[in-house]
Amino acid sequence: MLFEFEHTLLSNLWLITPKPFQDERGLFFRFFCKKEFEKIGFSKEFAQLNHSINKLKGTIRGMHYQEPPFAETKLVRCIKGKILDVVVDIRQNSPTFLQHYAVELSAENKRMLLIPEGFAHGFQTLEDDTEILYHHTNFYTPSAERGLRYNDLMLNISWIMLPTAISERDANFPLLSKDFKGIFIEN
Ligand SMILES: Cc1cn([C@H]2C[C@H](O)[C@@H](COP(=O)(O)OP(=O)(O)O[C@H]3O[C@@H](C)C(=O)[C@@H](O)[C@H]3O)O2)c(=O)[nH]c1=O
Repeated sequence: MLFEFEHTLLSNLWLITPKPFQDERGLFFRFFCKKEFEKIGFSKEFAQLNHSINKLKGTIRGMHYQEPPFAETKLVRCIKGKILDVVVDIRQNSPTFLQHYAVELSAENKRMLLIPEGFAHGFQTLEDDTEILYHHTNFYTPSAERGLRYNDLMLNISWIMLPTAISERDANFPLLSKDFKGIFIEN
């Protein structure tokens, strides 16, 4: 096995650790492999690969998602520094609706999160100069972009520290209302 696939408590959310090959030059490992990922039922194509650079420890970005038909799966990996990566299940009728999952991803532990459609995603950097790569299965579509407030009490996310940097938009996403039903994702 070139990857270790761990299914989390939220359905279709996978924590993935590549198995590195090591020699005197250093390491080699795969970020993605279509054949290997098909073993866990992932067979979509990626449409975009994005790179995020964050100067300050404590930076928060999130919690973002795109509405159908632009919902997307994301494969997230930290390539420099360390983050607390957080996702919230907003799939309509999901048994784990509004539950979240948080995990430390770092350049050192090489872990990745495969986040299915129907999740909001965000992270907090735990070191200065932290960089993240994302694969996305859909194109960035600003008209379909939505967000949850990172500190919404209904989400109850334990961030490591108060944000040291956050965008105006992320700090002001509306709080969830009681009749938020999530988004409908076809299986
Ligand atoms: C996400 C994105 C942004 N942009 C532009 C829009 C804007 O001018 C600038 C910065 O965008 P944002 O402020 O949305 O960047 P950012 O807050 O880093 O957005 C990212 O946050 C994390 C948590 C995610 O999960 C990602 O999918 C993405 O939503 O880059 C693109 O051109 N393509 C893209 O795919």
